[in-house]
Amino acid sequence: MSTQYQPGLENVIASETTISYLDVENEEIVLRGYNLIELAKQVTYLDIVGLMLDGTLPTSDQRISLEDQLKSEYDFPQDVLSMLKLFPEKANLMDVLRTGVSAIASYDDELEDRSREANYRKSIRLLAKVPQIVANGYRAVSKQPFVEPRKDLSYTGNFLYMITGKEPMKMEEMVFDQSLIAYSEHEMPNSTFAARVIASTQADIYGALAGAVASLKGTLHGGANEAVMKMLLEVGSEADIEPLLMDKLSRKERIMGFGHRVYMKKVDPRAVLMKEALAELVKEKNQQELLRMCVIGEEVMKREKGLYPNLDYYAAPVYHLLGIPIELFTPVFLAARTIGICAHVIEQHENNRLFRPRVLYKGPRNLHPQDSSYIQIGEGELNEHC
Ligand SMILES: CC(=O)SCCNC(=O)CCNC(=O)[C@H](O)C(C)(C)COP(=O)(O)OP(=O)(O)OC[C@H]1O[C@@H](n2cnc3c(N)ncnc32)[C@H](O)[C@@H]1OP(=O)(O)O
Ligand SMILES: O=C([O-])CC(=O)C(=O)O
Repeated sequence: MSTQYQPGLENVIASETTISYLDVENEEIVLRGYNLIELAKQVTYLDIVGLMLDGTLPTSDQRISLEDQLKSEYDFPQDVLSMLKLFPEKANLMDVLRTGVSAIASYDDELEDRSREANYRKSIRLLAKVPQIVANGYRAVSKQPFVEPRKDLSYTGNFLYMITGKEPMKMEEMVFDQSLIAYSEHEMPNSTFAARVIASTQADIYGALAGAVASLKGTLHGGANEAVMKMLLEVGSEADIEPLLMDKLSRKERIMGFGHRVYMKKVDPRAVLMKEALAELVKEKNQQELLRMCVIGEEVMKREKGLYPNLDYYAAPVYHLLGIPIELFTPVFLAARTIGICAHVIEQHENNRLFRPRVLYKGPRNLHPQDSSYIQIGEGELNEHC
């Protein structure tokens, strides 16, 4: 048995995969052989769904058929919608989403079928329903009326419409679509690893996704995009970002939206993509100061820490300008990542070996209850053993 221990499993190979790979040296995110950034500039999120599920980019007929399949699964269990209304107003929307994903599992007749074909169909159902949990979960918690999905809009257009309640402009839809591609898949982040670990027990795809939602909520992962926007709003103006960052750094605070386990001190190519999208959006919305503020922040972090922005840093202001409420930024990330996670669960089920690592034990040995006159039942709390 190897006793080599890597804290945080840094650089440990956890799986073989044909789905994606971060080629940091060449600054490329490889998605089934394609460059993710090139894809984001040339195809749509639906094409990525096809690519992830089938291994090849869909033809235009296949894309139409995929969109039809997705729309035919828009029906949503009314009881689950009613259940979403039970959450208090202060509920975190990632908790609502996690519960919604678990709840819809029971309505899937193929829940316990682990075949590739059934997993494919369940992935389509999840892709059809997760955006609805995101949008209507928000509406339930903020006591607004539910909104029905619209089949006359594109998959992406409908998702944005269900969030904002307004039919998006073409350019807004395109930017949102690009952001969904940027978030769609990223090799083996914590959430995908969590999903694969869960799937490796032969647990179902809904359970694996629910586990990924729980993982993604954390601010060291998906939750960073919400934290970034709160920081940018706290700053308010261009002149104030440098003092705020310097103050946070002097207090050894982590700055959300910077740094990355794999890219480390290199640029996240998706951040560059979203920075370009932000540049388009600020022109359209006459909000140029927001971009200037972000650029100053980027320069300060490079100068002070040698750190580069990750995707969340530029996706956050993009979502803000698209009219998405901050508390939905991480749920939207998860909705976009659903396809990546489904592809990983399918791959895990098809070629499975149970994840079961070992530990490097650092605790005591050879203790015996009879040698001690006390049993510790909680921190700082001792009870006489009689
Ligand atoms: C889409 C995504 O999920 S991308 C990730 C989103 N998360 C964030 O943006 C949160 C902010 N970033 C971070 O906390 C980190 O960069 C992580 C968690 C993403 C990666 O962290 P790790 O690979 O574990 O690196 P680790 O935490 O060991 O940091 C290494 C060093 O860089 C520093 N560092 C890393 N990120 C930051 C940051 N954002 N702000 C300030 N310092 C940072 C650490 O303090 C540490 O410094 P030290 O060696 O002097 O103590
Ligand atoms: O890869 C990671 O660790 C986190 C990340 O950027 C993502 O999930 O998109």
